[in-house]
Amino acid sequence: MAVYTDVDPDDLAALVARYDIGTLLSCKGIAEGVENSNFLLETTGGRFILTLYEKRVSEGDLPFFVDLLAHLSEKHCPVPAMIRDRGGDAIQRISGRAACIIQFLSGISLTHPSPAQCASAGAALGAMHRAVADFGGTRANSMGREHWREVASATGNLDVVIPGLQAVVDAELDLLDREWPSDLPKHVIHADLFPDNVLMLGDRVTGLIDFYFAATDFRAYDVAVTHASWTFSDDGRNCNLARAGALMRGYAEEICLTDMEVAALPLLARGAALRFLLTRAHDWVHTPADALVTRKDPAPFLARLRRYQAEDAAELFVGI
Ligand SMILES: Nc1ncnc2c1ncn2[C@@H]1O[C@H](COP(=O)(O)OP(=O)(O)OP(=O)(O)O)[C@@H](O)[C@H]1O
Ligand SMILES: N[C@@H](CCO)C(=O)O
Repeated sequence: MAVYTDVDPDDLAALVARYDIGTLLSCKGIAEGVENSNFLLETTGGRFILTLYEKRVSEGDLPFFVDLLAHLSEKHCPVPAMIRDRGGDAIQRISGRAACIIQFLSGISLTHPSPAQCASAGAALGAMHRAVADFGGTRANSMGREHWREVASATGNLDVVIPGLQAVVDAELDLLDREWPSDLPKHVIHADLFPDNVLMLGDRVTGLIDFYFAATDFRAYDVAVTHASWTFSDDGRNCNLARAGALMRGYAEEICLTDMEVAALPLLARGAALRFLLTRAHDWVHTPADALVTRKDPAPFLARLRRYQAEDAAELFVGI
């Protein structure tokens, strides 16, 4: 359960009183997620999400996220609004953390999406990419390739997490330094569009959430992150070609990737697998013992990395 920081009931009631969202009825910690502390608020005005920003979100970036969500909402992407208080402020402080009250969206996050649901997720990602085309904000990718060595070093000896992991990561970091592309189309991307960050009802996407890694980077890297998180078996060993093909087809309904982007997808997916392998390994070692959080297993992302390293990896990105 991702609650790193508790909220005092009186402070919370005072925070809610700044808004036109009714009076507080209840507040419950939310089980999912690993990055931030999230609570479901019920007020006489309805349901809301309260997010307290933790380790990987800097307060200075919050105005960028507020603007990005407002832009995407104007373009009819199904993203939650960060609600403003009566004074017009969306960014607050509580329990020593920056915090926002966010619109609650209906829908369910899937654990085992069908091909049709993968196609919808791919199309929603593509529609989001079209919608950001005229967004003026930029943000350097704090979890982008240039930062993966820091995450690896901050973890300590990776062999403690998985025997033999240090050598695999060192070799992969060297290869990605040499071969990472420099001139693919770039704009603001989500960068973490896992199934738990997409809300769905049936095959319909009702919400894209958790934009706190959104940053300016290759749009094809966003496709690679989404591919890595939507199309594999739980242990990361097998890519489901029906899901993968549907995801790529859904995306292609909105965006036609260039030949250079398509050719780069296996390498970008190696990067995506490494990014989540590293952050999960880091958190495996460094999550505070008293935090109410279920750590995520790094091993399935090592398995994905191995699959993307295979010579036939390009076949995993063919739309059907
Ligand atoms: N706007 C929303 N509407 C409905 N539910 C939401 C909303 N925002 C968050 N949630 C719920 O809270 C959970 C955790 O939110 P979120 O994914 O933002 O947390 P996180 O700690 O940043 O997670 P992650 O580990 O994916 O980075 C989601 O899986 C979802 O169940
Ligand atoms: N979506 C990520 C957490 C955000 O870094 C994961 O599942 O590892």
